[in-house]
Amino acid sequence: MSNGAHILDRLHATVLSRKGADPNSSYTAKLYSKGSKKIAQKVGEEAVELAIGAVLKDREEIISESADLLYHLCVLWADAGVDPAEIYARLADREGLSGLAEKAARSTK
Ligand SMILES: N=c1c2ncn([C@@H]3O[C@H](COP(=O)(O)OP(=O)(O)OP(=O)(O)O)[C@@H](O)[C@H]3O)c2ncn1[C@@H]1O[C@H](COP(=O)(O)O)[C@@H](O)[C@H]1O
Repeated sequence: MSNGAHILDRLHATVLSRKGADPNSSYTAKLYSKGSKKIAQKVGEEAVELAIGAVLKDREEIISESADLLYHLCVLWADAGVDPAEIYARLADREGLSGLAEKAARSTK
């Protein structure tokens, strides 16, 4: 059920809460127990599966693999001690940059 927070923030909070949990009762805890390299490998695998879905123009696969990738990204961020807010802030900075680029392009016309 939605609590008003963005789905990625809720997912990040859930995967953070799995730190130290029993690997037999939580897939996320099992991933943490396998270590950072395994988590990075899963992100890579899911990205490749998404890319294949895109090449095949398989819409359902794109949606499903995107969800898998975002979940594994949340686990990678949690494992690395990165908060999604830091990613949002970087994207927001780039919005500003792209605005500047547009203005610069307009001023040279
Ligand atoms: N969103 C997800 C999610 N997306 C994908 N997956 C799991 O990711 C795995 C990906 O499948 P793969 O076939 O690639 O992996 P695998 O072969 O099982 O694993 P490996 O042997 O490669 O490690 C599946 O087991 C999926 O169940 C997820 N597992 C958990 N979540 C979320 O995380 C929350 C906490 O989950 P638990 O940690 O299991 O309590 C859940 O409530 C969900 O909201």
